[in-house]
Amino acid sequence: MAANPLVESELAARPVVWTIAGSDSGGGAGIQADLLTLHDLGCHGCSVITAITAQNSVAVTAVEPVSPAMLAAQLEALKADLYPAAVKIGLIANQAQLEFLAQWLGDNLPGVPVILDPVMVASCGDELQHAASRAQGAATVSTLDFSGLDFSAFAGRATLITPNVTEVARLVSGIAVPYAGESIGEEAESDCTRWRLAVRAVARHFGVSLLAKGGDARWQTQHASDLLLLSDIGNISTLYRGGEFYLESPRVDTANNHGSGCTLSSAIAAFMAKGMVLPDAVMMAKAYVYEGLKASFQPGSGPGPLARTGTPASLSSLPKVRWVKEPSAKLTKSADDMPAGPFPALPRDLGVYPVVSDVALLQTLLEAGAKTIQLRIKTDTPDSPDDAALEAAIVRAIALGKQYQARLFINDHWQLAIKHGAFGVHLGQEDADSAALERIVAAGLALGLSSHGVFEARLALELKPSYLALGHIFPTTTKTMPSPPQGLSMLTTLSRLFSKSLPTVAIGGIDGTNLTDVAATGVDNIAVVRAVTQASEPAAAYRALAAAWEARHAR
Ligand SMILES: Cc1ncc(COP(=O)(O)OP(=O)(O)O)c(N)n1
Ligand SMILES: Cc1nc(C(=O)O)sc1CCOP(=O)(O)O
Ligand SMILES: [Mg+2]
Repeated sequence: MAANPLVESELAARPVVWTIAGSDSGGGAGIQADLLTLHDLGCHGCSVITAITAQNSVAVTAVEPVSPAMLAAQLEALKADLYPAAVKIGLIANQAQLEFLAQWLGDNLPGVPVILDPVMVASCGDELQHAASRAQGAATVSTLDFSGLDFSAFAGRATLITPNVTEVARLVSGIAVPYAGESIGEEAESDCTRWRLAVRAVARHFGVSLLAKGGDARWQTQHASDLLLLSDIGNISTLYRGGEFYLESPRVDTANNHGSGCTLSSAIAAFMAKGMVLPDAVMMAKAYVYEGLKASFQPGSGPGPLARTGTPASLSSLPKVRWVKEPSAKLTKSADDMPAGPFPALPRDLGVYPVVSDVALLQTLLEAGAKTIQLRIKTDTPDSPDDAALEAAIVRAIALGKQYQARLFINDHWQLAIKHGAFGVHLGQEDADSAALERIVAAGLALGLSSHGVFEARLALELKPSYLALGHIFPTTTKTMPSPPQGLSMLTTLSRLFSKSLPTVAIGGIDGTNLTDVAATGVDNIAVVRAVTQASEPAAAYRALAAAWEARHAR
């Protein structure tokens, strides 16, 4: 397929991301790992160095914090010319640096996402602390005490905090968290339940989202399972705000994991700078680390670094998402026991898919040749039909669908769709959460599910739907959306990840002017509302869209 200039220019844009971290002379972690990651993921990385470490792959031999003046000078220089789309914070050398950074970022970069990796223990061991204590007495390192840092100044200021198991234990030490009459503190490292309670306490204390990395946990053997606690963030469905999720990847059996924590947090910052919402950025960053670990290498005699393998494009790299709906400490609800499909499989090519609220228009479009079509009658507006009129419309639409041998999907009203034998049902994730999916499966109806980004798409996949809608691609006036438009570059990423598993349908702002660009992303199908409903001649508009979509592979 010919290169698409619009997609290419979106991909070519390199947002600025700052890494505020320590220098690792061995090149595996810290600033060096961050800059490699940022470049690999299409960002322009800028660095604010907090400390210089002398290290190789087996040991850290010296650590020297930069002066307060030098730290401030780096920040001011960047602010004047290279304002960031996101910031990652790694190693902070002392409490004075920490307080200054929290204040400076709050004052100078309001609204910029800040990913805080509260580095106290490096992923290859606690060499940083050993180096600090070995060097006690030397003026340059005598004040270093990473384990004693109090990160409270970042409460309410960071966007996401990413502690590992040991860091959770240290962060919670200062917060009184009772567990069976004892304080959890360092006990947070002992088992999954204590860890999870500690993670919740830390998230509450900081009042921000938290990704607790479980890869080092002694109770995890088969998987690397992280716990994501989303605070009440905007930009995502209200269904998931304040939610708790396990993100589970297969364990990669390698000792070459030096810098995996740095890589994860800088990748999250990179994906957010590229416009992803927080849970999507976390999913993609975890996939990135998984792929990097699989291709890791060993340039020295100690643990080597991760490879940089670009934006993940394989579904098998994405973590599985388990939504923890049970508020108790025990995980009782998992993706494995969700009532779900498989729902009937559909051909990859569904044709241009009109979504309409009027049965007469539905008939017009069926006559014009639509082979997949949706009746979407909302019942929350002042001009909504009463129950009898709604049911009559659904009955008539189903009869027309059968008459024209089309795949007719009923939006929202799954009970009526079952009652009258529709071909399928289309549900949003909020609807799917409350619908009796097992009844839809038992009735043999197809299911289309909405998604808005990687996180929602991966959750939707667990229900094994017949197709996956990817929305909204461009701004739309048809409905109010909680999340931002995804754009063509994100649609390319989503299509690469999901189109091999089930038919994908792009929706939102699609019409004749952007159809070619949408086709170039590789998505399987398009759904349209206004492009037909607001056309002066809907049948002609449908035929023109269908012809252009048919011709897409010929370009
Ligand atoms: C093909 C297709 N994709 C997405 C939607 C949106 O469905 P939903 O999230 O249930 O929102 P409403 O349409 O009910 O507002 C759709 N209807 N069709
Ligand atoms: C109904 C709907 N669902 C969306 C989603 O993203 O889930 S976007 C959308 C409206 C699409 O309308 P138009 O083609 O007029 O922009
Ligand atoms: Mg709906």
